[in-house]
Amino acid sequence: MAKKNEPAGLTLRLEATARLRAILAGDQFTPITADTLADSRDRALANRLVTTALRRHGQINLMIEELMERGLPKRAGSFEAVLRLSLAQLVFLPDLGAHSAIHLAGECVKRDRKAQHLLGLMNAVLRSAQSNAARYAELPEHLLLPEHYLSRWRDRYGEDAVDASIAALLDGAPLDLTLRENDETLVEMLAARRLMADSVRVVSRDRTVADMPGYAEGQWWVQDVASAIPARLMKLDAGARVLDMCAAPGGKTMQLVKAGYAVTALDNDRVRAVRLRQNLERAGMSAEIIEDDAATFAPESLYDGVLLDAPCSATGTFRRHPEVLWRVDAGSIVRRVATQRAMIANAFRCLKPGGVLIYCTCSLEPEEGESQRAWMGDMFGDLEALPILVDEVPGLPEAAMQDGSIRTHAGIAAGHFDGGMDGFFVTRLRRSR
Ligand SMILES: C[S@@+](CC[C@H](N)C(=O)[O-])C[C@H]1O[C@@H](n2cnc3c(N)ncnc32)[C@H](O)[C@@H]1O
Repeated sequence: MAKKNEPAGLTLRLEATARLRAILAGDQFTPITADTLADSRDRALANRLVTTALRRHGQINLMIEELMERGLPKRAGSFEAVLRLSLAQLVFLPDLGAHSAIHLAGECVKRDRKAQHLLGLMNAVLRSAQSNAARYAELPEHLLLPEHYLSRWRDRYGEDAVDASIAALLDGAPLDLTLRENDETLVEMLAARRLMADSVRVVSRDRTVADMPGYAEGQWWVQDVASAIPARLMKLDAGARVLDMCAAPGGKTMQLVKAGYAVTALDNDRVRAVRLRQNLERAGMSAEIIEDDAATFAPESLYDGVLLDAPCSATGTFRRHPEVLWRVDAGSIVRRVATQRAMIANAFRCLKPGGVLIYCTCSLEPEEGESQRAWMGDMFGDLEALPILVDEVPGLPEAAMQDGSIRTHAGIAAGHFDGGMDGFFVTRLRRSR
């Protein structure tokens, strides 16, 4: 609710500012929910502002460079977040009105003790942006991807894939669900259509996820169609013991339980492990949950299968989390690769001879996918490839690679499923002795 005498639209802008500021400081994007902004129209607008600022981050960077010769002021509280939201509105959301962008930016800045001395600067920068808005609206789209991703994705996946990635970034991700049971009536009630196996895509939505039919009863969970591929490839007998090594929030754990395995779900993040437990409870499913480090966990007895959905740069999720594009530097990829290798080595230690390992990452970076597969081949003499067959990923023949792994990216996603899918790498191996 707006406070008395407060300008209309200020509350939602202050919330949007707080959210964007936290993301710029390192938080993951999550939409503003009804707990924060009860009014659904305010909430939709606040989320529209934040997502536009995140998707257009690269173009807004160029505007800031041009408009502020001396760069962004240091230790200036919410100044940068207010500026980015206001530029997003002025240039890319003209239906919301330029006047409100400039006026409410000033009101936000006035309420922040660390930024209020910069009110004049904010006004001047936004007025200048307003007079350049038509030109800024036509800035080249390649600015939407950082230069290093642009060139490496172009080299790796081709020009069409880069174009498709940019389009996917601007469009955002549709809502995909994995069904607990095959229930045609539920699919109709959800206004969803089938994609692959038990993955469906919600075609039109007029309410929040928690208010959709079947959510409270745990009849489905949110999971991108690409993210749902790895767990399906385990293909063990019902009752097999399976370790889900980096399990939270549990999308793949629930798939493994659904497949009839006795599942141990491991994660080292307490808060995320709580979410995993809640998600399992909602679905009426049970698994053993262990909080431990995937690189060192030593089980009492070995597993028939291990699924390792390793922590990664998450660049494959850029449609939902545009911030990942601007966060990962080369150094952090090197660190992640080392962490992933420690986890892979332990995954092999946790497997029985004859056991199956599925390794996957929601990354578009070959260092975290294809190169890790090659490294496994060099490092471990006791593994054999279990190639993923084209039939195991129906409708996605281009995703199947020569070495039996699967690679999805925006380039091949564009022609499928009308709305694309996350970027993923998946490989499957067996411990031979
Ligand atoms: C890509 S997410 C997993 C998503 C999950 N598999 C799903 O489908 O819902 C990676 C997970 O790895 C966990 N993680 C990161 N480092 C870890 C470690 N050293 N040991 C165990 N889990 C770890 C994170 O907490 C995070 O939940």
